[in-house]
Amino acid sequence: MVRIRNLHFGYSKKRPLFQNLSLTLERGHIYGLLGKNGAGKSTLLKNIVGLAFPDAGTCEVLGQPAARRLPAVLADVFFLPEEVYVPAVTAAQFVEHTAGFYPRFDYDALARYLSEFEVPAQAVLAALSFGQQKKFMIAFALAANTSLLVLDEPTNGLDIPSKAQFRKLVATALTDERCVIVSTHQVRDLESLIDTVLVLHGQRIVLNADLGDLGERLSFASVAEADGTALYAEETAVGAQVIRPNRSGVPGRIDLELLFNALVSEAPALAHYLTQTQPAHEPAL
Ligand SMILES: Nc1ncnc2c1ncn2[C@@H]1O[C@H](COP(=O)(O)OP(=O)(O)OP(=O)(O)O)[C@@H](O)[C@H]1O
Repeated sequence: MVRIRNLHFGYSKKRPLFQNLSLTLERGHIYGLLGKNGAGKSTLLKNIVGLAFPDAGTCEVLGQPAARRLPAVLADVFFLPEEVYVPAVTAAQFVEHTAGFYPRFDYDALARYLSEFEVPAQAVLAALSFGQQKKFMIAFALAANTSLLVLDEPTNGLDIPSKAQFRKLVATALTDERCVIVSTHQVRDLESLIDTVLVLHGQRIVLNADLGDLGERLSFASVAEADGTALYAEETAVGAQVIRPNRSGVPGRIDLELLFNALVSEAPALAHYLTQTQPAHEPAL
């Protein structure tokens, strides 16, 4: 679906954002793209949808270079940017003018999503609140039914119930044929939604891992005091949160926030452990 090899990209030559970045994304998965502010999440997504062009290396979507923006590829890719723009037309008019670009657009699904999000279908879009505009565009993006759906910080601007609805709708819209990428710097928003976590840090993807695999390899716990078994520890007011090798044989739940903090602080013990135990398709830490 998405195949990036040795991507180099920078807005200026002096400050490269990506160096030798490689990444493969497949159908049937919901990927969570995590990175600190300014790590380049939006820029990576723009390379994937052909709105930014590699300085070197390749970025292919559906077997074609993304930068060529072939109509057949664009009809099968939907990109929802962080800042949504909606014109001063009603939802029905917007759908009438835009849905035709997406051959598999699902009108019934759109009606269901709008009803779930409680977006008034007759209102002029530009007159809706920012959160309502965002919900309309998320519903439209899901209904477009494209093979690749790229959502940049979709939960920004959503209230707490809407974030839960968002997770439910994305989960129900996933099929074996679709690939969904969701970026965020609010790690908790993606818990119980994504099946694969991507971490962008230091100009490359430092983790591309199935959450189930990670749950088999790592365990997360709150303890009174971290000991030598911890691959990473974070002190709290009442003790410490630790990541340890999972020796129980029972897959545990992943604390995405703690894992993310560990990866971006480049915890050497965790990096070493994951490098030793991770499947061959994942990038080295
Ligand atoms: N059009 C542009 N021209 C020049 N620099 C840019 C442009 N867009 C982004 N940048 C810079 O590239 C870097 C990465 O920006 P990007 O928006 O991709 O990061 P991000 O990980 O999505 O951040 P955030 O979590 O804050 O949204 C930042 O330093 C930003 O200032």
